[in-house]
Amino acid sequence: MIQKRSVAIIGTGNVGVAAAYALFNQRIASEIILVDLNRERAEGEAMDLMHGQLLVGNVKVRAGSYEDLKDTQVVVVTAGVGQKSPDESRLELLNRNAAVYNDIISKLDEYAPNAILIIATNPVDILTYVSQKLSAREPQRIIGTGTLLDTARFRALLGRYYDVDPRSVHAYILGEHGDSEVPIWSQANIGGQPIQHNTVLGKPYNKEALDKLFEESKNAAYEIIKRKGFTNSAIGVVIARIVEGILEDEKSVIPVSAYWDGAYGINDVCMSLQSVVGIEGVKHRVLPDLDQEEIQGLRQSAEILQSSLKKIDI
Ligand SMILES: NC(=O)C1=CN([C@@H]2O[C@H](COP(=O)(O)OP(=O)(O)OC[C@H]3O[C@@H](n4cnc5c(N)ncnc54)[C@H](O)[C@@H]3O)[C@@H](O)[C@H]2O)C=CC1
Ligand SMILES: CC(=O)C(=O)O
Repeated sequence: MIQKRSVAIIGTGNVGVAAAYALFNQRIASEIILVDLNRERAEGEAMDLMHGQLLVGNVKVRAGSYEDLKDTQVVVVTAGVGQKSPDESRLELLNRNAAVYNDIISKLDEYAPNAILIIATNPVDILTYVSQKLSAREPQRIIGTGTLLDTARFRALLGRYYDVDPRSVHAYILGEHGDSEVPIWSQANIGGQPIQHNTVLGKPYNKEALDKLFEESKNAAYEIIKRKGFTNSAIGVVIARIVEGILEDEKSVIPVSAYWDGAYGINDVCMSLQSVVGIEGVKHRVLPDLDQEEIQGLRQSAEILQSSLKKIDI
């Protein structure tokens, strides 16, 4: 018998719905349960998606409550507030969203104790850490979406610059999903050819142009929020990709936020590093030879996140 692939989404606002749509459209889940404080909204979104079933296939979407989550393998948490303007940073959302998480994580421990949690609410690294502290499940089973979104933006821009498929660009952004994130230039390559100090696909190395691309990807959320008020489409596919890696037990290497236990001398924080993602969550992390500036950047990300963490009671 084919096993049911059940995914729940807590918070069916802009991000939750984009994630549901990506999961539905790509048929990554066979059942999607939408949970929101605003039950009517969750019901409306479920109805709307179900009307696409004829064209997508047999994926069941329904509104539900925590009591419905006992067979759910993955729970995605997108509940909480987002940045209301380009002047607000992700870290400024912390107090409001930490309070929301207190309630949600205890309910998930009660009703879905075996599910893997994917945290997307901002500030995502801090809420991943908070969730790991609040929950009884093993920390490796609580994963933040982290810098997969930033990495996707970075590769899209690099792909456009070099006029090559972004999937052939191998470049990561690590550390905080936020203003201190770190581009890993020392490892960045296209089809195996390092970007740093090389002419690649006819383009000579141009540090200034590449630094600008990184700044553009780092500031992408602010630019999108300035125009449409929120971001949701790309994070929707990012969430679907992580869910797929888990449900298929792919063991794909994905930059997600997970617990740091000594890598590059960094301890007791959650932020992104290339991680092996499968049915047990994040079991292993990859530790490439980074240069000193990159390691310093990661340490700075960790300090920023840790000092924000000190401001809340968990
Ligand atoms: N990790 C990432 O890369 C990204 C994260 N985000 C973050 O995702 C979060 C959600 O953003 P949006 O969807 O735009 O916000 P939204 O305001 O559209 O939706 C939030 C939803 O959460 C629900 N909610 C609030 N408290 C709840 C609770 N206790 N239980 C169940 N549902 C609850 C609300 O009713 C609402 O429907 C924000 O923190 C935003 O910053 C947004 C984009 C990318
Ligand atoms: C809002 C957010 O975190 C992003 O789009 O990167």
